[in-house]
Amino acid sequence: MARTLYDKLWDEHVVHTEEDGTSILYIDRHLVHEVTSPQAFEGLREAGRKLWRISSVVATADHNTPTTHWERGYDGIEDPISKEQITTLDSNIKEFGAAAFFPFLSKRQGIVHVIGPESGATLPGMTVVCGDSHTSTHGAFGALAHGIGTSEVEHVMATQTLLAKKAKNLLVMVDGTLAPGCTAKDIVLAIIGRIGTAGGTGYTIEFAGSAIRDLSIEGRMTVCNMAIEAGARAGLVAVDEKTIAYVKGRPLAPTGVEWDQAVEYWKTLQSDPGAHFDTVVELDAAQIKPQVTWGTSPEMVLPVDGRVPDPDKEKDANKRGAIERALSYMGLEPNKPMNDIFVDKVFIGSCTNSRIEDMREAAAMVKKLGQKVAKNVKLAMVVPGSGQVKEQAEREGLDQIFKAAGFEWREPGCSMCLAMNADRLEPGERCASTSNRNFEGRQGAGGRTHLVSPAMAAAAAVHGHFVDVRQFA
Ligand SMILES: CC(C)[C@H](C(=O)O)[C@@H](O)C(=O)O
Ligand code: SF4
Repeated sequence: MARTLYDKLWDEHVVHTEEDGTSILYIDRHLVHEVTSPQAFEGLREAGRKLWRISSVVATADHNTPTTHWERGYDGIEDPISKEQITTLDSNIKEFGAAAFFPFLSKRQGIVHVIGPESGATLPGMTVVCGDSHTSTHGAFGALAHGIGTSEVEHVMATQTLLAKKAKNLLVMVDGTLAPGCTAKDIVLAIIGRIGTAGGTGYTIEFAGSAIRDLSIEGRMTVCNMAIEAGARAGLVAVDEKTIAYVKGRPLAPTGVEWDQAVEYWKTLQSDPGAHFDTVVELDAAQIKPQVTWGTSPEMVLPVDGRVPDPDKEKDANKRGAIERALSYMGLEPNKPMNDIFVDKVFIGSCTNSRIEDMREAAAMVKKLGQKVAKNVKLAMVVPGSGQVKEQAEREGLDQIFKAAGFEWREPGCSMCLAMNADRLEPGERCASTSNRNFEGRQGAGGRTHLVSPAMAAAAAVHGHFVDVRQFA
């Protein structure tokens, strides 16, 4: 029978299925960060257990790490809770072990979803879990990647398995060619704008079509990263030559005969022709414009040439109420052109958009505009996703472009994606952000987040307000 990519990955890893569909899935890769692992390690310790398979664990500290003053070492972590989470991870890994650990201050530290693929810890065909919702990112490699909760983290540590029920198959087909200036971020925001934040609930989404195939692996990661914001627990892209080329030579990737065998298998990781999808959604890439969110959910998104919605034009009372609440929180007037929204801060980073291509995209825009950060922008910061990305960007001189224009060039980490470290918005501040969530308070209590692509964020920094980057492409 013809199977989808998801069906294949599921079948390959399912160990046992109960009558009600509850299944036990074998887990190949367990990515660990400091926020969701302390209680899990504690649970193991209390039960006198070890890690079932140490070689499956790859760990890093990212959410709580500061992005300035690394020369001060651990003393530079001002918040005591952040410091404790980071040092607890250090001691847990020392006690329990790991295949690889990239601790705070190490050259290869970074956001878990950046360092996984970068180190070759994420490989096609794997089941990948992490106590983090954006684990869906790794589906870009044709891997079945789920975000899990802390109790599940402990379960995986102790048994190398996860209890799960099979989801339905959703195919999101994006065909056609993107307009110059439009990117993977615009694709995924447009998808969420179309299907909503619950559109993928109960599904695993496979992203396919010529526009997805045309994306780089990094772009595919950006798309899969936000599958969770569309309600799906996992997003997938089929394996192709680009996937295999990306993985080749990475530190944890197989070599020699094992490499050849792996590639043989990876080449089978596509949906079969005629495989059944429960739902299919189609988008024309040529119609996608640069996207900007205006509200407090990623589905509250519009093209940059649009206007802020007018609740009076909404007939559905629930939707009208949601628009009114969002506009009041966001401090926006109905019908205001998106282009006229001025920002106080700009954040280029996060596991959605902090890889080398994102850095290049933002730097290219800054260079093209040839001006400094606008006066009304109090802070424009660029936060590479990992130490490796930072080094590479510096080798290419991207940091110089940013600094010369007045951007701050920071150390890697989650940074202002969420207010768990020193980087945050003050109440009422408005931010153009390349991250993935714009919920109330996400970047700091009272902060107002507009999600955009790296090019759009860079252009907003220079102009002081949103501008349509297609005019500069
Ligand atoms: C802290 C962590 C558990 C959380 C997640 O699960 O995604 C964070 O990474 C986020 O983006 O909100
Ligand atoms: S960068 Fe943001 S979305 Fe990604 S793992 Fe960190 S906090 Fe979560």
